[in-house]
Amino acid sequence: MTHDGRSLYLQALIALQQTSEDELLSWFQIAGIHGRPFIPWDGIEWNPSAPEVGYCPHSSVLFTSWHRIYLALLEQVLSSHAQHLAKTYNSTTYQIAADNFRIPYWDYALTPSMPDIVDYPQVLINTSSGPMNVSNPLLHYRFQQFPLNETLFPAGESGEGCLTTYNTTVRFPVNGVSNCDSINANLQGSNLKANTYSVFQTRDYNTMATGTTSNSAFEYAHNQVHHTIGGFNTMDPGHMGVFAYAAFDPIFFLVHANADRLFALWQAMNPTSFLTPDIDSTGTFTNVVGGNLTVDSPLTPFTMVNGSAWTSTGARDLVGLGYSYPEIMDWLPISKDDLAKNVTAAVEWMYGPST
Ligand SMILES: N[C@@H](Cc1ccc(O)cc1)C(=O)O
Repeated sequence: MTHDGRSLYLQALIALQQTSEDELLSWFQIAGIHGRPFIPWDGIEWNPSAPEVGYCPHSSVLFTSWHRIYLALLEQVLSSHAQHLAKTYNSTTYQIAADNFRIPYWDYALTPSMPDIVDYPQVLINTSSGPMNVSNPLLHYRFQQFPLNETLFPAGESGEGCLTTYNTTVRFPVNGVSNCDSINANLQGSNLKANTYSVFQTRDYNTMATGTTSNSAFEYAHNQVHHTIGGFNTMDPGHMGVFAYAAFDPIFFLVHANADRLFALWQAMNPTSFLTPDIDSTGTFTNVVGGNLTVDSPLTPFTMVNGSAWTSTGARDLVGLGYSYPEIMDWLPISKDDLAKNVTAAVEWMYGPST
C-alpha cells in the first residue's frame, strides 16, 4: 500500500467508525451482521426455525464464500469513503490511490505476529490539511452507544464473559486491558504456517472450506488466530474470541482478508473443484440446522444491485468482484494451468517446509 493509500485507508476507517450506529452502512451495523445484535440487517429477516445467532456461517461449506462477500461489502463502503476523501486533496496521486483502493490483509501464516500498527494508540497520517496525529482506527472500535443496549447485548451470556462491560473492543484482556505482547508470543507457538500449508495438500473444495478440528481447512488456522487474539480465557475473552462480537474488532477484517487470499490461492491451484452439497450442521440467523447447502444457497444478508441474493457461485471468481492478490496474476494473458503452476510455486516458496 502506498503512503497515500494508507492515509486514505485509515481516514476511511475513521469515517466509517464515526458513522452513526443508526446507519445501515456504519461500522457498528456492518460488524453486527456477523454476530450480535441478532436483528435483521437490510431487511433480511430472521428465520424463526433457525438458531438465534448472527448471519455468519462457521463449520459450514459456506464459510469461505460468505466471508468473501462480507469483505467485498466492507471494501465497497470504505472505497466510497476513500473516493470522497480523495476529492478533498485536489491531487491526482490521492485520486489514483482512491481508484486503486483495496482492503489490506495480514498474512498470519507467514508473519505470526500482529502488524505493529494495530497496537498504536495514534497514527500519523497526511490529511488534506497536512500531517496529523489521529486516534488509530485499527487499535479498537469505540462503541458510540455505551453502555450497550442490554436487550441486544445481554450481560452474562455463556462464553461471552465481560464483553458487554467494555466501551471499546479489547484483545486478550487482563483486567480490561489488551495484552498484545502475550498474543504475539502465543501466535508464534501456533504452527500457523504448517497448518496453512497442509490445507494446500487437499484437492477437495468442501474439505478446504470448512473444518474446525483438523488442519485440512483454512477455517482451522483462522480459528486459532481468533482464539489467540481473543486470549483463550473463556471467563474473560476478548472480542475476537467470540462469534457474536468478533467483527467489531478492526483486526477481524485483516485476518479475514488473508483467509480470503489463502482461499483464492487454493482456487487458482484447483480451478475445477467447487462446493458440493452439504448438510448445514450449525445454522445461521436465516439457515436452519440440517438444511441443504449448495452453490445456490443465498449468502444472507448480501444482495446484488439487481436485488437477487449473492451465492457461492457469484463469489467464485475474483475477476468478477474486481480484485486479485499479488501471487495470482490473473490479469496476465496466461492459461489456467500455467496460473495454477505459478501459484503452486508461490505457495511452496511461502509456506512450504524450509529445507
Ligand atoms: N469460537 C470459534 C473461534 C472464533 C471466534 C470468532 C469467529 O468469528 C470465528 C471463530 C471457535 O470455536 O473456534
